[in-house]
Amino acid sequence: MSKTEVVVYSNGELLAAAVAARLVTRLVDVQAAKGWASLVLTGGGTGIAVLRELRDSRARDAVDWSKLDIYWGDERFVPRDSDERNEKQAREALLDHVPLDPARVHALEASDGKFGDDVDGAAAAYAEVLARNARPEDHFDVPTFDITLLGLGGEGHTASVFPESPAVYETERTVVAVRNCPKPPPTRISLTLPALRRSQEIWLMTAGAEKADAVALALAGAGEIQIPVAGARGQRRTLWLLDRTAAGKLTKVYRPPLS
Ligand SMILES: O=C1O[C@H](COP(=O)(O)O)[C@@H](O)[C@H](O)[C@H]1O
Repeated sequence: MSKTEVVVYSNGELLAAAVAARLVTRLVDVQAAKGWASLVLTGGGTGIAVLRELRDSRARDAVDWSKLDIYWGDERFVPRDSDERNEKQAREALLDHVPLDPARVHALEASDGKFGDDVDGAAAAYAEVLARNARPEDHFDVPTFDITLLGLGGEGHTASVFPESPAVYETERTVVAVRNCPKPPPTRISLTLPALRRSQEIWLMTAGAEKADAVALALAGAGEIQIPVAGARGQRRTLWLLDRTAAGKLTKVYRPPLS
C-alpha cells in the first residue's frame, strides 16, 4: 500500500537543507538493509540545491558513495559541456565531490555523444541501460529504484513529461525522446510515468508560489494527462517536500513549518 505524505518548510533554503539531511538518513538506512542503494536525480532549482546542500554537509560521509547507483529521471538533450545539462549541474553540485563508483553513474547521452542529434536513439539507449540494470526480482525492464527525486513545473510537468504531450500518453516505453517542450531547451529525454512508478519512494520537491496551483491540483487528485506530476507515485511512498509558498493553495493543513 503506497502512502502519500506532505511536509512543508518555511522557505526554499530550509527545504533544500532538510531534504539533503533526509536523503542521507534514507540512503544510510537502505544501504544498511541491503548493502547498496539506488537514487534517481532530477534537474531544476530545488533538485540541484539539494545536491549542493548534501555536498556541504558533514553527514554526507555517512553514505557509502561507492555502493550507490545513480540514474536521472530526465535530461536536456544538449552538448555534454552545456550548463543546461542536468548531469553537468549535478556533477558540479555533488557528484564530482564524493567517491562514487563511475560504473554505477548512469548518465543519459548528450547531443554531441555517440548518437549525435538522434534523440530517439539516445532515448532507446537509456532504456537499454535501465533494462540491463534491472534484476530478475524487479519483474520489469527498469530497476526498482530506492528513491526518485523529482521537481515539477508550474504547469504540472515532472521529469520532462509535459501536460498533454506524447510522453504522458506513453504506456509501453520506459524512456522517450521529448520534442517541442514548452520549457527550454526544447529537446529532452525522459523516463515515462510507468518507469518512474517503479521507484519504492518518490520525493517531489519544489519551492515557489508559481508551483502552488500544480501542487494543489495534483494533491486534489487531478489526472496525469493534464497534470503529469499527479501520476508520479512511489510503490511504497510518495513524499511531497514543499516550501510554504508552493504549499500555499493546499486546503488541508499539513505539518506546519518549524520556523
Ligand atoms: O527542466 C526541468 O525542470 C523541472 C523543474 O525545475 P524547477 O527549476 O522549476 O524546479 C525539473 O524537474 C526537470 O528535471 C528539469 O529538466
